[in-house]
Amino acid sequence: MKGNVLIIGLGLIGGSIALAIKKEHPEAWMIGYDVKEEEAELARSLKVIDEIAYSFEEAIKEADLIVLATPVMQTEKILAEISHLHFKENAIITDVGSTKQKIVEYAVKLLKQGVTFIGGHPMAGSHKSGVAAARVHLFENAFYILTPTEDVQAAQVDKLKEWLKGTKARFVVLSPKEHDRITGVISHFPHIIAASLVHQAQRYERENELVSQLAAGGFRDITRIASSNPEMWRDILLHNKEELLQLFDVWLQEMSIVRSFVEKGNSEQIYNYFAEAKQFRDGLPIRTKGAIPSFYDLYVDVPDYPGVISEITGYLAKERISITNIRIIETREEIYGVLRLSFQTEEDRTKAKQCIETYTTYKTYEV
Ligand SMILES: NC(=O)c1ccc[n+]([C@@H]2O[C@H](COP(=O)([O-])OP(=O)(O)OC[C@H]3O[C@@H](n4cnc5c(N)ncnc54)[C@H](O)[C@@H]3O)[C@@H](O)[C@H]2O)c1
Ligand SMILES: O=C(O)C(=O)C[C@]1(C(=O)O)C=C[C@@H](O)C=C1
Repeated sequence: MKGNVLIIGLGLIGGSIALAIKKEHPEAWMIGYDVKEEEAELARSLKVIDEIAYSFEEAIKEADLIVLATPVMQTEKILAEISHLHFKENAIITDVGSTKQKIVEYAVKLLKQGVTFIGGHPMAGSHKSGVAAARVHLFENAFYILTPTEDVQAAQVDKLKEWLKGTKARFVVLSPKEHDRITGVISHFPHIIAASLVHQAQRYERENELVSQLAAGGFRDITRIASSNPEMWRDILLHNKEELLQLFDVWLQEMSIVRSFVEKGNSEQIYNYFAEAKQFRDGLPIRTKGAIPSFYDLYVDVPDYPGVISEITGYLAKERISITNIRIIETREEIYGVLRLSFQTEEDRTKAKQCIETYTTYKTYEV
């Protein structure tokens, strides 16, 4: 498809959506707006967008597709800000927010007749934020929830799916209420639990500093999502308050039931509690690709002398290999330090490894 696509919010999701659209529709012109100008600049340098919009009012007039990819309270605010603007004929507005009821209510109320708004929510992501974490394959094989209201023509829903074809996601249509209930159970509430487990560990750490040092795979697995963006999750909890209050009540009942198993020392009930959970968890569909975007990291053992970083980045620049992040890991006792280089793709990391091993004798490690 040809046309102008405006992404408002150039972070993990907005960036990944932009990459997926451009991959499928190379003739589309990707325009990006972000309140953080540096994020927009990074998006352009990473070729996630073709052009930066420094104010979305102008870009909206020419946009065929507008994707709102901001925290959900900001999405509401933007909908209010754009409701009086003029849109291109047959333009489609969609969002990617993790909640739907409030956003769709807002959109329907605000947008004048004739402008199509279709709520959207890709059920894939990461605890990471920012356009540097954006990946073209992020949504592959994931479910992509759409919540069109009844007045939206089927042809417009099909057109949005065509725009989003490059996500390789599986589209499913839900009502905003169904969406918020389901995602409350499998996403929003689990994020609260993850954060609560970290708070609990933090409290016990005051008693014994070994708590965080001994935290192993189990704790790290279940609390990975506690590293997610606090602004995003604040907004989600505020938006999905009613569903979450019900889930708190159910959870408290659940905890008192498990507590009673333990208090009674009822081994059969305890065993069955874990066995039934294992059976359900093992039965969850496995997603083959598009998993959590991880930086493709390369570690380089470098001698600890001034200029070593520019030496390494100079070689990479010479070979036109772009990095998304560079970090110095605390220097070990001996003379060597470790540079951690992050790349957009596995291919870039491989090229960088070959480049560094060609120009230097520094050891490199892929992780
Ligand atoms: N992170 C996930 O796993 C995930 C998955 C699915 C959906 N979502 C939803 O996607 C949306 C974006 O999340 P993300 O993970 O990409 O967050 P992010 O923090 O990576 O990106 C959000 C971007 O929006 C920008 N922004 C904030 N307010 C803005 C405004 N008023 N105007 C323009 N830009 C603004 C921020 O500067 C940031 O660059 C959220 O609504 C979230 O609920 C997130
Ligand atoms: O993969 C992760 O880290 C996520 O938390 C992604 C996740 C989730 O699984 O809850 C988070 C928010 C979204 O709205 C959709 C997906």
